[in-house]
Amino acid sequence: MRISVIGTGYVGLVTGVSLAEIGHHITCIDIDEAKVAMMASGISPIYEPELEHLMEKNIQSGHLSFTTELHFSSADVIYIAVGTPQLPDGTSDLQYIEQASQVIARSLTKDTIVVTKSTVPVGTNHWIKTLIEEAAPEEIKVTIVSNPEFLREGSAVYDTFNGDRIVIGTENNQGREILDDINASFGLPIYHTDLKSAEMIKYASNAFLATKISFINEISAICEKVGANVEDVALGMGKDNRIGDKFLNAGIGYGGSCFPKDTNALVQIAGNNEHDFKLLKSVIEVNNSQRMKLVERAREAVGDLSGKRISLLGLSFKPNTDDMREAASIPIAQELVNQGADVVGYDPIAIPNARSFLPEEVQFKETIEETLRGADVALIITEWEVIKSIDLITYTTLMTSPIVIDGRNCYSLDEVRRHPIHYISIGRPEVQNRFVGNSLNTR
Ligand SMILES: NC(=O)C1=CN([C@@H]2O[C@H](COP(=O)(O)OP(=O)(O)OC[C@H]3O[C@@H](n4cnc5c(N)ncnc54)[C@H](O)[C@@H]3O)[C@@H](O)[C@H]2O)C=CC1
Ligand SMILES: O=C(O)[C@H]1O[C@H](OP(=O)(O)OP(=O)(O)OC[C@H]2O[C@@H](n3ccc(=O)[nH]c3=O)[C@H](O)[C@@H]2O)[C@H](O)[C@@H](O)[C@@H]1O
Repeated sequence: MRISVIGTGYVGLVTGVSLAEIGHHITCIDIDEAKVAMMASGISPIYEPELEHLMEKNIQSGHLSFTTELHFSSADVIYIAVGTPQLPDGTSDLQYIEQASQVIARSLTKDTIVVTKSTVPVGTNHWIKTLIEEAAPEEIKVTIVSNPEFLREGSAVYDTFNGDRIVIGTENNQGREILDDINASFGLPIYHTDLKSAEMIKYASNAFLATKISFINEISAICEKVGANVEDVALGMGKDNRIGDKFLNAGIGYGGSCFPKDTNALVQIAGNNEHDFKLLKSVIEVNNSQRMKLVERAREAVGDLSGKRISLLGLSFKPNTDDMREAASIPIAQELVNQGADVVGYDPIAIPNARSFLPEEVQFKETIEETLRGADVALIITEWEVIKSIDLITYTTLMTSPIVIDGRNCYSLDEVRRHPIHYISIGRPEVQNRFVGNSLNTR
């Protein structure tokens, strides 16, 4: 099938490349000329495992091309994958959706299927259809399909080929049959529903996952007070199939381009429909305060942070991505700078993006060793494999005082107890070891 994909961010590019890989002919369209030129030469503008390899392969086989030209006359199906960022009041900014709908309308020459991949408030697909049909030539009919995306950054290609379900919300059988055909080669379970339910499934799924994270973070706070270990608690809870063991990692809260934005949007959607979504408001509130925990712990450990050298290990909102949107490192670095600390940041991939997100006072280092040398406190922000595998001896040899505050519970407490280190993690007992004579003294 000939498919055009409008918007080549994390979702549009991965969708385009994956659809090309299963045999469709894909034209990816973006208004960002520099990005399009880069992609046309086989270079991915985002860091995403497997993506560049599949891009090159499908460009060479003639299944994948990139353009800034907003013409769709040869497309059987058009996917919309533009951004829907949040406005200051928490609602979704639909200006890119509106622009994409207008350009589609202007260039349609035949009946077409328009598929919305972007996350959009309930009712938006009906609005898109109306926008296009009102501006397109009168005889042209548009079939609209809601096909929300569930991929995770950092494993986007894997998720596309191994997802738990594909959700297809339609208004008629034609849309349903064509989308079934397009997706058949993925071999994944397909769940059919109506347009509004599909839109709601996306928000409800992200809100539920965010709720799991804030729930376990609340449990972790109680564990710290009563002396329990949140990891053991999560494992024990997860043994119950009704609860499941996924998304129960306590830490510094959720970040990224979607959970914060989509939880806020769902609170707004509920409010617009006279429903006060109290539970989700609390989930958001818990998450906002969770991010500051590492700074509070650093203050408790060393007192005034002014003039203290603090290392940030990991800057992206999660491992295996260079995405800095809503990363916990941003408010943490800002607060540390406000308190007068010297902040040094390291990330294996995200430093180029981090430069425009973090305060200008932050210094960036290319290696873990340079980041830790002379530091008073190290904060583990992102659990990159290269950070999880730092030998604990490295902290004790390079830092002025080996105080490690681990926002991602990267180390086992048994291992930590074997080193002269002050180790503070989330929802687990603190370990404060030091050498007395030749033996290790644990508190
Ligand atoms: N990032 C993620 O992991 C996921 C995102 N989503 C949703 O997918 C949508 C897209 O998200 P991302 O890919 O992260 O966005 P993004 O911000 O990375 O990319 C959006 C792209 O659309 C382009 N664009 C904007 N207006 C355009 C227009 N009129 N014509 C052509 N191109 C245009 C921009 O230049 C940009 O390249 C959002 O609604 C998001 O909530 C859903 C699931 C996962
Ligand atoms: O709508 C979206 O954009 C996407 O949002 C999330 O994907 P993503 O944001 O890429 O990453 P996740 O792996 O879900 O992590 C989100 C945040 O939650 C945090 N997290 C995750 C899991 C956990 O147990 N604890 C926890 O703190 C991560 O560190 C990260 O900051 C969802 O997992 C995807 O299904 C969805 O498509």
